[in-house]
Amino acid sequence: MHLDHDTMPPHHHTPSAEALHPDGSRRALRIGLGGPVGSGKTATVAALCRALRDRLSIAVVTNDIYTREDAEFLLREAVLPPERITAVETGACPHTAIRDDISANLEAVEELEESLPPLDLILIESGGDNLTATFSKGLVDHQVFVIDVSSGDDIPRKGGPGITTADLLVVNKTDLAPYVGADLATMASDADRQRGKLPVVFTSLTSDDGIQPVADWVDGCLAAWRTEAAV
Ligand SMILES: Nc1nc2c(ncn2[C@@H]2O[C@H](COP(=O)(O)OP(=O)(O)OP(=O)(O)O)[C@@H](O)[C@H]2O)c(=O)[nH]1
Repeated sequence: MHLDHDTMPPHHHTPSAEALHPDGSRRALRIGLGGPVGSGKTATVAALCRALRDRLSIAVVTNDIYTREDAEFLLREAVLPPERITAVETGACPHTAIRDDISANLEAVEELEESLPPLDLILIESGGDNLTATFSKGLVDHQVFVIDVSSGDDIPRKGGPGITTADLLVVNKTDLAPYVGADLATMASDADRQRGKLPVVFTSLTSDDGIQPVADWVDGCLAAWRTEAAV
């Protein structure tokens, strides 16, 4: 797919000089987003790019089973210029490409780092999978797990590695809660019980600033990353 650069909105990338990896290199912070099919991973990536792209240099890697649909959505929505979006086709097992054989994703990340230096942030979106999909620590620095209220308000209670161990749990589509009878307070207390001190945010991406809690969390991760790099 090709989009004419002239039709893209202007993006003012001012990669910050202090965007250093703790080892002193200029590697970007890598954040993985996983979660069940249709929970809102691509919508979260799109909204994050819109919220952060004017002050951070961002690239995205998408993982789809047999298609490039998520990347094509992001291109169509023009959330970033085309050269900042790479699609990996994972074949039948999306979790394998982010957890076990991460070579295709690592290659995509490294190519983006080489062609667009220096990047501040790379978002890696997993293909939709079940509640056990987690990212390899060799691929990402932090992981976000996105679930949504319409899949049942008992999902946090049921747990699974994504729910219990992700660095951030996003409970998306809160606007649908009244229509599907989801009890957000129960979801919040179940999630807290499963996750201890790990953070949980509730989002509705139908509102303009719905992504803010996730954007704030990403900002916090970047600030910590830079502090670590500066030590
Ligand atoms: N009502 C509502 N719809 C949402 C919200 N977030 C996403 N959606 C819709 O939910 C559908 C699925 O969203 P996606 O972002 O494609 O979900 P995904 O997790 O990337 O899906 P896969 O890549 O297929 O696993 C789309 O029609 C979105 O527009 C939300 O906060 N509220």
